[in-house]
Amino acid sequence: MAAATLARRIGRSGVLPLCCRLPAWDRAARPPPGPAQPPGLPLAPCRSFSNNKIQVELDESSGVAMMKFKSPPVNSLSLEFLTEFSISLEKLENNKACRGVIITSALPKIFSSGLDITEMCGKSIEHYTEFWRAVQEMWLRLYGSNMVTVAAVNGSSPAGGCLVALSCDYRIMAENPKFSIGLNEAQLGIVAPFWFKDTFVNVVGHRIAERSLQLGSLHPAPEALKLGLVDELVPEEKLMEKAAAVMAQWLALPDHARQLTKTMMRKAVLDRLVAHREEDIKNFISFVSKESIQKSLRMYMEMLKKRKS
Ligand SMILES: CCCCC/C=C/C(=O)SCCNC(=O)CCNC(=O)[C@H](O)C(C)(C)COP(=O)(O)OP(=O)(O)OC[C@H]1O[C@@H](n2cnc3c(N)ncnc32)[C@H](O)[C@@H]1OP(=O)(O)O
Repeated sequence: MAAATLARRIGRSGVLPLCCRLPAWDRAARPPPGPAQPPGLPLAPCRSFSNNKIQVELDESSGVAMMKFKSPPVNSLSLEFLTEFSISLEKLENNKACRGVIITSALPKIFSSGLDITEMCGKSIEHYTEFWRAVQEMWLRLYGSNMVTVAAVNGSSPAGGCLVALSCDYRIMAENPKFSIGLNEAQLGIVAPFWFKDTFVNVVGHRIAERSLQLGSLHPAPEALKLGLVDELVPEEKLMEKAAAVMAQWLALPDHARQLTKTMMRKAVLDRLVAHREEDIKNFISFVSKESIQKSLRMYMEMLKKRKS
C-alpha cells in the first residue's frame, strides 16, 4: 500500500495519543514473566508481521514483541517508514497479549539515521504536512505507549534516531565507541522542535540537553552513558539478552501501577504537542520552506556523499 494512503488512513482513523485514550488497564492479567529467555532461541508461540521496512515478532507466552528496523541502507525515517512504525505500534498496543516491545535494528552498525532528509528537500507543502504529521504521530504513539519500551541501540543513532531511543522507557547501547547518538540537528543548520527537546531534557536534564543541543553533539557510546543519554552499555553480542532481561524486570510489576506512573511522568510533554499540533506543522513548513534551510540540507546531503567517495 502506498505510504501516502497509509498515512491518510492514520489521519482518518483519528488516532489519539495514548495519553488521551483509555489506558489499557483491562489487559489480560498475566503472571510476571520468568527469567529472560536465552539469546538465539526462537520465541514461541510467536505471531509475526512484517512490512517493507519493519519486522515485528510477538512472543505471546512472554508478552514481548521484537521490532526490527530493516530499511537499508541506514533506516532513515521516511514517510513510509514512519507510517509503518505507527501502524506496528498501534497493532501491538491493541493486542492484549502484548505488554512490551524491544526496538532494535536489523542492519549492522546503524540503529536509525534519523528523519529522511530527502523528505524535507524540494517537496510540496502538502508533502511536508503529511511527513511532519507522520513524525508527530510516531512520537505520540511511542512516547505515550502503555507498553514497556526498550531500545536496544545496536548502531549509530543521530537526530530522529536518537528521538526514537529517547522515547523508550530504557536504552541499552552496544559498547562500541564508533557508534554515536545525539540530537545533532544544529550541525545540519536546523533546529530540533520543542518536543524533541522536551523528550531529551526529561532524560538527561536541562544543562546537558542545552549544551548538547546547541553544539549538535553526537556522543560516542561511552560518553552517552556518562551523560545518562543511554542507561547502560553492553558488548554487542549481549545486547538482545540484556534487553530481554531488562524487559522481564519491568514486566514483573503490575501493568496498571507502571502505566499510571509513566503517564504521570510524560503527560505534560505529550499534552503540549497535542495542544499545538497544527501550529507545530505550520512552523515546520515555514522553517523547512526557507531557501537558506533548503540550502543547508542540500549541502549536508552532498557532504554525506563526498565523505563516502
Ligand atoms: C527542520 C525541523 C527539524 C527536523 C528535525 C530533524 C531531525 C533529523 O533526524 S534530520 C536527519 C539527521 N541525520 C543525520 O544527520 C545522519 C546523517 N547520516 C550519517 O551521518 C551517516 O549516513 C550514518 C552515520 C547514519 C551512516 O554512515 P554510513 O554507514 O557511512 O552510510 P552513508 O553515510 O554512506 O549513507 C548511506 C546512504 O544513506 C544516505 N543517508 C544517510 N542518512 C540519511 C538521512 N538521514 N536521510 C536520507 N538519506 C540519508 C546517504 O546520503 C547515503 O546515500 P547514497 O550516497 O545515495 O548511498
